[in-house]
Amino acid sequence: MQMCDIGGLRLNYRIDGPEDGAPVVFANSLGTDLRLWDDVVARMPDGLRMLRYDKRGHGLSDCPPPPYSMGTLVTDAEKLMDALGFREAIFVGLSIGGMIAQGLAAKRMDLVRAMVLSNTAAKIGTRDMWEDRVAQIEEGGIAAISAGTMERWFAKPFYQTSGFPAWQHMLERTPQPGYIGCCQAIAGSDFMTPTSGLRLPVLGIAGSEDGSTPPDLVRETVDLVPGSRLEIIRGTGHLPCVEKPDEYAALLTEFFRAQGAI
Ligand SMILES: O=C(O)CC1=CCC(=O)O1
Repeated sequence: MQMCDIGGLRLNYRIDGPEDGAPVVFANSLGTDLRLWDDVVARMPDGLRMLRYDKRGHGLSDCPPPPYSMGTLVTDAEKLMDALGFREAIFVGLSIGGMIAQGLAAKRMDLVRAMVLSNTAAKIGTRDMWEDRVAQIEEGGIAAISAGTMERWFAKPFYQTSGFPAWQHMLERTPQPGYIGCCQAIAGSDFMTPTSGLRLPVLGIAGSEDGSTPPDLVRETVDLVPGSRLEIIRGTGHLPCVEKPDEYAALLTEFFRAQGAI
């Protein structure tokens, strides 16, 4: 783990792989930290320089008071990549991380040469839905949304695994201001128009049982970019990189190979 000061805000990040490896960036979802990618990074082939980070208000990164805007989250990723010398990367974004990917690709084509849009969409939920979620948290803390979130994150069989409690704990220990700030950023975001204008290789990944961004929603966004492709990982929810890391890493590896990154 290392900290990068991007101008008054410290972001926690980690880089795996050789300095001369092909650059890859992973951006995780609401209520998770960079450990979301542990099992996938461990399965990726040699020759990749893989950066992952905790977005503001999450993990070990600083947690300024909310609200946050999506533009700010995109700028954080941009500043981090500039500071660490990541250019022309393949950007893998899951959920809100996939929204950051879309915003960054539209803003800085020099930073993003291909994208994996995993369990995400140009627009996730409605403003009312996010306002309701924030109100629930303000009243009862993140614990108040924990059970419902687990139902969206995971397919039923995962509940029986020894790994399950740690993921629920990761959600519940997310700083409340950071979680709320990111809800507000998602509530105000719609990438339909900017994403339709993107021309770069895109792989979409969806989970068949995803209760937050079901496959048809992911498909609608992925289809905005000509030549893109969607893969559905059966028997997984919103976090297929956790539930089926072998399948997830195999999809990334195949896509990275097609881009000449490995
Ligand atoms: O909590 C959820 O519903 C899942 C989710 C939506 C956006 C995100 O990043 O995670």
